Amino acid sequence: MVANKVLTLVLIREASRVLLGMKKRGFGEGRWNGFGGKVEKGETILQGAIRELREESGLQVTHLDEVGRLMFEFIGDPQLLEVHVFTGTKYTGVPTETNEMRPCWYAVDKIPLKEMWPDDKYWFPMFLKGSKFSGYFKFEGHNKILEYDLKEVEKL
Ligand SMILES: CNc1cc(N2CCOCC2)nc(N)n1
Repeated sequence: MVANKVLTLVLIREASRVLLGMKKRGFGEGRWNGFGGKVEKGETILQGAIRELREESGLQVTHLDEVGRLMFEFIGDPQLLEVHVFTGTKYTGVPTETNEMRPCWYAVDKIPLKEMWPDDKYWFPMFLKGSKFSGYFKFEGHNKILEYDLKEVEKL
């Protein structure tokens, strides 16, 4: 039995725009996404989220709210991804390109869903509404969703 791989995803939001980053290499390369990645030994998931945001965007936050939990299965890979989605509105610093990510603000009505992971088009509207959500997506490769379930929840 392979343990889940715990990952974070941070979406910084201002009134009518969301900060996304173009992933320049590695998993999800060529897609816009929030900032995040692995949780290291000895840090909480929240601490990992804050760290990855700083490393990948240059932004510092003191507080994030967990708004979603997404599980991903990839056919042929026994390791499930367990992604904890966070949002924050108060930050310091200026979005800065790093070797991982090229940041860009997107108006909430112009989110580049076609250039994002295919699951985003299902849960991003829930995120924008301020709902909490919990979902499971079964992928074949990185582009095809074989099945999914997704629901808004009162509590994560
Ligand atoms: C498989 N679909 C995914 C995966 C994902 N991430 C996995 C790597 O860590 C950051 C978040 N993020 C989104 N929007 N969709």
